[in-house]
Amino acid sequence: MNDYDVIVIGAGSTGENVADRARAGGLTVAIVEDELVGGDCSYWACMPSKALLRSAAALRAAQNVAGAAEAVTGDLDVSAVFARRDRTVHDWDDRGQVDWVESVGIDLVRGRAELTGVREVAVRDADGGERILTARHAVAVCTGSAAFMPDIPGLRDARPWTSREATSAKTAPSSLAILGGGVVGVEMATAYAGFGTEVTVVSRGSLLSGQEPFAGELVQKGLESLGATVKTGVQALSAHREDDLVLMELDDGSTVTAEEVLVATGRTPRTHGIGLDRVGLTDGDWLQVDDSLRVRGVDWLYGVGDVNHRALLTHQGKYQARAAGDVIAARANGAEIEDAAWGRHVATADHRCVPQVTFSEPEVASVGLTAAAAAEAGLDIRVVDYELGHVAGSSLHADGYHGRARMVVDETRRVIAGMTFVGQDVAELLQAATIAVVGEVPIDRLWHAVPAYPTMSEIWLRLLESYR
Ligand SMILES: Cc1cc2nc3c(=O)[nH]c(=O)nc-3n(C[C@H](O)[C@H](O)[C@H](O)COP(=O)(O)OP(=O)(O)OC[C@H]3O[C@@H](n4cnc5c(N)ncnc54)[C@H](O)[C@@H]3O)c2cc1C
Ligand SMILES: NC(=O)c1ccc[n+]([C@@H]2O[C@H](COP(=O)([O-])OP(=O)(O)OC[C@H]3O[C@@H](n4cnc5c(N)ncnc54)[C@H](O)[C@@H]3O)[C@@H](O)[C@H]2O)c1
Repeated sequence: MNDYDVIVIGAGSTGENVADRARAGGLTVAIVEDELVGGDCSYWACMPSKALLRSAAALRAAQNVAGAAEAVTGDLDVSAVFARRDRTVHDWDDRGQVDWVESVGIDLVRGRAELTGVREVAVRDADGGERILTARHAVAVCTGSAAFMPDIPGLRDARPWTSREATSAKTAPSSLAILGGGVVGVEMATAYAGFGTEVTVVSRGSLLSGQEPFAGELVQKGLESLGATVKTGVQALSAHREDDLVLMELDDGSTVTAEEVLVATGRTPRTHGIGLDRVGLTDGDWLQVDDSLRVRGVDWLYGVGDVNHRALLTHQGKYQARAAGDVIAARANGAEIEDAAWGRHVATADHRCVPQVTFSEPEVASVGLTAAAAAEAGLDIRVVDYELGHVAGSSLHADGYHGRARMVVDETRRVIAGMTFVGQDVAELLQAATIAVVGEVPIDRLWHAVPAYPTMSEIWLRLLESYR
């Protein structure tokens, strides 16, 4: 069969969910994948990176509690961590995800897809065979993003790691230079410093520059406490490999020398050579979409997940995918379209309600707008900060707990516009904040959401008391 209602290009976490929703809406669906079903998140991003981070975080957590600390006196078993990572990614075998695709009645087509015309896709397989697929209703491009490589003289020839090599390495190098102080940079610095690798982070700005400034400051201290060197406000001028070492020359006159260099300087869309130019778009661009994830100017084409550059996160891509799959089915079936803000067919939360956890040392969990972003958006805000370590639950959670929380209140509407927590194990505090931000829960009603004693969630009470 070559004629479907919907063709999904890319079977990452996003593409799988678009296909699932369109299929649940009664449509026939083909999904095309030229690597592993499950995509980056399962095999080269979220899952392996968190597997590399988790064991050392668990060990540090035990070391932070007297009584437990005395019981854990050994070092991290680094080879066991890599083995656990291998199990987490199923040894890069996608059989389980293929089984799921087949079980829900989606046709998997292996090969590289390219748009060849209106609702037409050519798929070339590894043996050079070609198959032409047509879609009656829609094509969804879910091809994700790849590591961006800055144009620094000598860098490419120095055979740098990208996040792929960092998450799939079989052993830890003795030294690692990391270019970029964003999320990938600080997470991989945390992981490899935990393995005993001599880590140097080179960041042209402060760490985690899109977050509240105190997040980057606390993470810098955390990385230094793990033995990493952090250089901020520094640019790389050139790089080259000499024997088994990479040398990176910096604009402060210094040179960083390491066994490997990881380039963690953001992402570029995987849209080269997928035929965008044949449908009136520009090859290699991020896809510009409306809130129903439909590509602007092409009414049968959708761009979902990283490829649309709205929020490069798995959970946000899957959220978009649920809206996109449902709206594709609704449009095909002539059903009512719910595309007003917060309707089921639009990804409204992408704009000002995106949650994210950075699994660094310490963790950073945030949702919504930072104080700076809210002020820039013209909101009348009030900022409330509180030391997380002063909450009874935190002091029990770990000895000497130190962290910080910030609540950004939209004073006009008296709702929370943004929330940031930085500290050990703050990840699970985030969903309550996301509900408050998305639900636009009035501050006065939040007062009645009483956190249990003695949990870290009492940070909510402290922030609200400070606000009052
Ligand atoms: C190191 C790292 C850690 C991360 N950790 C987290 C995290 O903890 N939490 C989080 O929310 N996000 C995390 N992210 C971001 C997350 O990985 C991405 O947002 C997510 O994977 C994007 O999903 P996607 O489906 O849009 O793209 P992808 O997962 O990249 O899927 C795209 C798929 O399309 C396929 N494809 C591409 N072109 C074609 C073609 N022409 N034909 C056929 N198939 C094609 C690819 O092979 C791929 O399988 C991390 C990213 C990195 C780099
Ligand atoms: N836990 C998570 O949720 C998680 C983990 C990893 C990655 N991600 C996602 O993956 C995406 C990619 O992460 P990332 O860290 O690569 O990107 P990023 O945008 O978070 O950080 C990139 C950093 O590189 C710097 N940079 C860019 N060009 C540079 C240059 N020429 N020289 C020096 N520095 C340069 C930027 O200033 C920035 O600090 C992010 O959007 C992130 O949301 C999420």
